[in-house]
Parts: sequence; C-alpha cells; structure tokens
Amino acid sequence: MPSATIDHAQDAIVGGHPDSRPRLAKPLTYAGTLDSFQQFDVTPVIGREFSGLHLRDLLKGSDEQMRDLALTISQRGVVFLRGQGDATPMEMKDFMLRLTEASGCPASSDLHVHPLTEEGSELGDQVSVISSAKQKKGGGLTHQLSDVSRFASTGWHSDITFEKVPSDYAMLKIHTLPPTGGDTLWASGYEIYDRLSPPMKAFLETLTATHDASFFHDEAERLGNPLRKDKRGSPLNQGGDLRAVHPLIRTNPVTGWKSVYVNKGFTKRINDVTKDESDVLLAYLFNLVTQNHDAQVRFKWSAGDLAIWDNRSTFHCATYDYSADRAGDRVCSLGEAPYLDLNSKSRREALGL
Ligand SMILES: O=C(O)CCC(=O)C(=O)O
Ligand SMILES: [Fe+2]
Repeated sequence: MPSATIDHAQDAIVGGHPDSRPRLAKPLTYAGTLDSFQQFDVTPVIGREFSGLHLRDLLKGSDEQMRDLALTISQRGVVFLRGQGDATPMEMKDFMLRLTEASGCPASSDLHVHPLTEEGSELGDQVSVISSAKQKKGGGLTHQLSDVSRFASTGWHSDITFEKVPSDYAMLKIHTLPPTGGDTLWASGYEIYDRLSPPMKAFLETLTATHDASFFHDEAERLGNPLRKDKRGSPLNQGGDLRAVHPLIRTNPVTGWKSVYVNKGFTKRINDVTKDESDVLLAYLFNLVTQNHDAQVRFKWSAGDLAIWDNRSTFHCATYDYSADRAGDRVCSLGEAPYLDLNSKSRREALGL
C-alpha cells in the first residue's frame, strides 16, 4: 500500500484528506459551563470523574455546554459519568452525534458501523455490543483462539484506527458486571509524546505508520457474518481494505496538542524505515504505554457507569480477570482524517508543565 513520507518543508499541516478536515479553525476554549458540577481529576495526567452530570440533561443542554464537555474529554483523555443506568442506546447515539458535531467533526463523518457488526442487529448498526459471551467465542484483539501473547497488556488499542477516517470519541456504558474484575484502563497519548526526547519527537514527526485489521476478514468468516463493506460512517471508510496510513504523531484539533498515534492492536508497520527499525520503534512506543502506569488511569465500573474518551489521544485496554457475565454498549463517532500540524504544541508545553 502507498506510504507517504512527511515533507516538513512543504507545509505545516501534514497528512489528512481534503474530504475529511476538521471544521475548527482553532482549538476550543473552555466557557465554564461545567464548573457547577462535582468533579475531580482521577490522576494528574488522565481522567476526570463527574457526579450529578446526566446524559439526558446534557442532551437537553446548550451547544456551549456540549463544546465544554468535548474539550474536557479531549484534554483529560477520558471522562467518567457514574450512575447513567437509565440512558438508552438511542440516547447514547443522539449524544455522540451532538458531541462530535459540537467539536467540529467534518460534515462527512457520522457514527461508525463496525466491520463485524451484523446487518439488522438488534440495537442498530451503530451500537456495538461489548460482552463476555462474545469474548468467549474468541477472536478480537486478544486473539484468544491463536497462539499469541497472553499478557494482559496485549489488548491495548485505540478504536478502529484501521479506518481512513478513524474515531474522535467513543462512549461505553457497562450495564452488567461480575462481582469484581472487568476494570478498563486508559493511557494518555499526549503524555507518551511528552516522554520522548526532542530529537526522537522530531524524528517520529517525519513518519507515517500502517494500521491494519485484515484479521477481521478471518474473524467475519469464522463468525459467519459477512464483513460490512458498505459505508462505515464516512464515504472514505468503504470496502474490504481494512488498512490505513496515518501520521505517527497527530494533532488533536480540539486541544491543539500532539499525541503519539500508534497502538498495539492495529499498528503493524512504520513506513519508510526497515522492518527491523519499525519493529524496534513500535515495541519501544508500545512499552511506553504499557510500562508507565503513571500515564494510565484504571476505572472500576459499577453497573450503569459510562465512560467517554478521545480515541485520537488515548489508548485503552479491557481486563479479562472474571468469569461471570459482563456486558455493555459502545457508540463510536468519526472525526477527521488524522493530520499533524507541525506548529501545534505538546500538552506539557501548552500547560506550562
Ligand atoms: O470492555 C472494555 O472494558 C473495553 C472495550 C473496548 O475496547 C471498547 O469499548 O472500545
Ligand atoms: Fe476499544
């Protein structure tokens, strides 16, 4: 597949696609509409938990409030809303459309339809059911049926980065839980970028990587449902080629901050370097995510809790340490085709840390 070396001399914006540009002229600024809600930062680097903030009220609220929430999610990486047991999958979809719209997604971006979603599925094409019953059938990112690593950290990923237009935000609500276990972890891509030395940052900014989910073809065959080749939320996400080339460092248009954009789940190759160089660099970058628990947050769910995260600047990993049922619903919106603005800043730089 074609790989595009980034030419620094050409332009400050590299990557992206003319049909999938963010509609924000500059990063969002916070208007203060969430200040009255109880909230705390779960770690210094990532995560904010709110209480008393309800999806249904947010849906009735102003666009300004929706923008403030989008900015908070994008800055903190992931936001947790406890006690959303009454939120329906339809409300989750409506909410995600409002959120992605408020944060300036391209007009061509809609909610994602996962390539493995069965046509005519109960909750509609745009809701993915996350369940331990499904997981027991094997497959997925942890490839339980094949002879691969059994490290719990094998599952670290960002959602659907194999799409030409991947996700900006995702929402997961867990409604069924084992008595203990089943926590989810998130890690900050901004912080991983900030852990690199200046020469390494500069080098990685010249590179692109190939993200590949071709293994979903085998999966579709094994599960007996045809792979979804129709439009998966963007005219650029169609057909059976589940591969995409993205800049290795991307700018989040909502915050204006740079993030490392390779993940253990889908990124197979750094382009234009040798395979050995690619393997070493990818292993190093994945290790930065899995070995630095001070760049991570671990969330212990109660039934009805909901998480919303920014897939452009975070990674996440489920924990399979339970045997009782665990299930929930996930909705994923599409943002812009990833790009790097060479003039954008790192999170620590922007916050003066
Ligand atoms: O089940 C979980 O904890 C996370 C599942 C996941 O990767 C997702 O919802 O995108
Ligand atoms: Fe995921």
